[in-house]
Amino acid sequence: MPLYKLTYFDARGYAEPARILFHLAGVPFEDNRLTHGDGSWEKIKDKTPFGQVPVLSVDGFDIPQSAAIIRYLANKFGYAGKTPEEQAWADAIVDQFKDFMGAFRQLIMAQRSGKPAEEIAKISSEVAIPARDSYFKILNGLLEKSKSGFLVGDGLTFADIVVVENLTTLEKNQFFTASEHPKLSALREKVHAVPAIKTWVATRPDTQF
Ligand SMILES: N[C@@H](CCC(=O)N[C@@H](CS)C(=O)NCC(=O)O)C(=O)O
Repeated sequence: MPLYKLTYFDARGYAEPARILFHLAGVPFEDNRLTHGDGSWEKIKDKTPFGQVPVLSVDGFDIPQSAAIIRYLANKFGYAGKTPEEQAWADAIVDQFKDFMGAFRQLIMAQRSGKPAEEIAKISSEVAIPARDSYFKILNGLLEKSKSGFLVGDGLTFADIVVVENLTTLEKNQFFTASEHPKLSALREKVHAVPAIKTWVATRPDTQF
């Protein structure tokens, strides 16, 4: 079995779906968590392929970009979709998530850079909330049509994992209220009921992001 090392900050963020795929498949990996502000990131940044994390190292071969990492792992472990069409849909949902995060990150960045409260409120109401609402509308539409309760086909794919983990982070930051979104909440319950995921979710570090 290859030696896997996943490097990211001490957060769920862009790395958590990969961690979940490892736990789901029962495949050991090194969960290498960097601490913000202690210089550990600055020391390795220039050695990473694109100057960002997550990076998955497979026997020393580095793979950047979270979507590429999870697609790679999902293909290896059997969670990428059962047909090329299902795989295309799983990719499409992850791409939709990335579009949403592109808009949502404007809010996170405004908060982190200490912008005035009115400016943050404006980005929230004009950018982040509309992006979240149209993203949720798409997800709800897919779940309405789903016979399995999963987003793609009749089984769990990495798209479900990406969506569900992001819900947890949105919830922790007051952007998702489970009782207002029964279909999305049911998806999260379904994914978190998978035994290997349930155990990891119950014991993983409880971070804000
Ligand atoms: N599109 C990238 C985004 C990765 C990203 O934004 N990484 C941030 C942490 S969440 C990072 O490496 N920040 C440190 C830096 O850019 O110096 C992905 O999905 O992997």
